[in-house]
Amino acid sequence: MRNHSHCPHAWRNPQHRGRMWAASPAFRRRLFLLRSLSPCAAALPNNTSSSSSSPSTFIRLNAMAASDPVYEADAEAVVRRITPPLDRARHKGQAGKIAVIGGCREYTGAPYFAAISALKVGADLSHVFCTRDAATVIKSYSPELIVHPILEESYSVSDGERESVSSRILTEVAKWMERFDCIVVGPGLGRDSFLLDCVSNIMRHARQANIPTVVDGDGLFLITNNLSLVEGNSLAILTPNVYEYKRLVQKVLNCEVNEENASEQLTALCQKIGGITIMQKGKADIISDGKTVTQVSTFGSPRRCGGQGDILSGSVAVFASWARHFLLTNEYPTDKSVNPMMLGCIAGSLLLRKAASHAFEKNKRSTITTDIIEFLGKSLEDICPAGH
Ligand SMILES: NC(=O)C1=CN([C@@H]2O[C@H](COP(=O)(O)OP(=O)(O)OC[C@H]3O[C@@H](n4cnc5c(N)ncnc54)[C@H](O)[C@@H]3O)[C@@H](O)[C@H]2O)[C@@H](O)CC1
Ligand SMILES: Nc1ncnc2c1ncn2[C@@H]1O[C@H](COP(=O)(O)OP(=O)(O)OP(=O)(O)O)[C@@H](O)[C@H]1O
Ligand SMILES: [Mg+2]
Repeated sequence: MRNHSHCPHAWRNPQHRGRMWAASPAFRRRLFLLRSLSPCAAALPNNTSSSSSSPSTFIRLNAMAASDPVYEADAEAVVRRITPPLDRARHKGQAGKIAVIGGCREYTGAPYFAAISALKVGADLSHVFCTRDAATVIKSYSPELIVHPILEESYSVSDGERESVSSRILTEVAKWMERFDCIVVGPGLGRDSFLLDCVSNIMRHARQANIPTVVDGDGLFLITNNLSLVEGNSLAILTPNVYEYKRLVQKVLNCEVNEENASEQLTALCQKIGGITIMQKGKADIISDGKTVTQVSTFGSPRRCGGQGDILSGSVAVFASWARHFLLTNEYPTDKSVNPMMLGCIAGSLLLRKAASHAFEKNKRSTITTDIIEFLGKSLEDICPAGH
């Protein structure tokens, strides 16, 4: 019998659905969980996964971390499952509308990398909300991005103007907010105190509107000093690098990073903040929502050029919104045990790593972030062909 999991969009194809989804809804949910996230899967015999698309089991124990076991997610299965088909009946916007809040005098690359990656992964529209200084520069990198030059730094606003400027900025972003499927807060945002106050208001607004929010770069600096911005928000994803993670652990857990018990500490961090998903970036990307821990350790590239985290945040934003949509429209509406934010992290991590690997193969030591972005399309195509 043909193995339907090789068909990238089998879950959308009614012909395949009958056979693929022959079991009860409860069983299907469980199978989906086992395949993509749950540690318990390691204990199951291989034939439990009737339509396995990976060579052995979907989840395998990371032998390197046996004292604190972290289970590898079957990230390819997750990507295949949540990526929507390129249906001819769809209209612009249905594959996702993403906004990046970032870009200031110093940094224009980071918001560009995040926003263009969102488009290259498959979102239909990608916006950037940045300072006036950054806007023209970002627009000049690409005509594809919709750039809003609305943020202000302290140097451009007098003390007397602050309140009115702050409320104008919020009104401007709020006009757009409901249209976004996910926002990314932080790439190249800078650390100006007035600007961060305005962005705090934007984050509160996004939360009220139930918009998933990826927090990265200087957004992590902001929330580390103001945890209430994300506390209890199940639609928040934090993507700290090694230094950002260290600051978060020191602030929240009041201790140092413990590499021996990485997954335990990450779980504790998620639980302490409450409700959120964290992807701790590094040699392996470890992902937790305080209930489950998994990792993606597919080898990417030995080059550590700046900007790879920005690609990741833009990609995670797209996959998280696809995962959310997938769960809402495919018989999982009340199943709280599958966390779309975690699925988004798993998929984004794998895709970045695959693209980095292709870029390194081609460019070796000269590999830069732009080279990696060029391989996002091929990397997704290899896992999940677009068809015709
Ligand atoms: N082309 C661009 O415009 C880029 C801009 N970026 C932005 O730059 C801003 C700052 O991000 P960074 O990742 O540089 O963050 P940090 O400003 O925290 O770190 C800067 C660098 O300082 C060093 N460092 C920081 N904390 C340290 C510690 N405790 N011990 C030892 N060394 C430490 C590390 O080398 C680190 O990469 C963010 O907004 C980010 O999005 C980056 O995304 C990279 C690319
Ligand atoms: N030591 C490593 N080995 C393999 N991959 C790594 C390693 N460190 C990071 N990565 C990969 O690079 C991605 C970006 O992580 P990194 O720590 O460089 O983020 P960052 O510092 O926020 O990047 P940026 O420069 O964009 O701000 C991670 O998702 C991970 O997949
Ligand atoms: Mg970063």
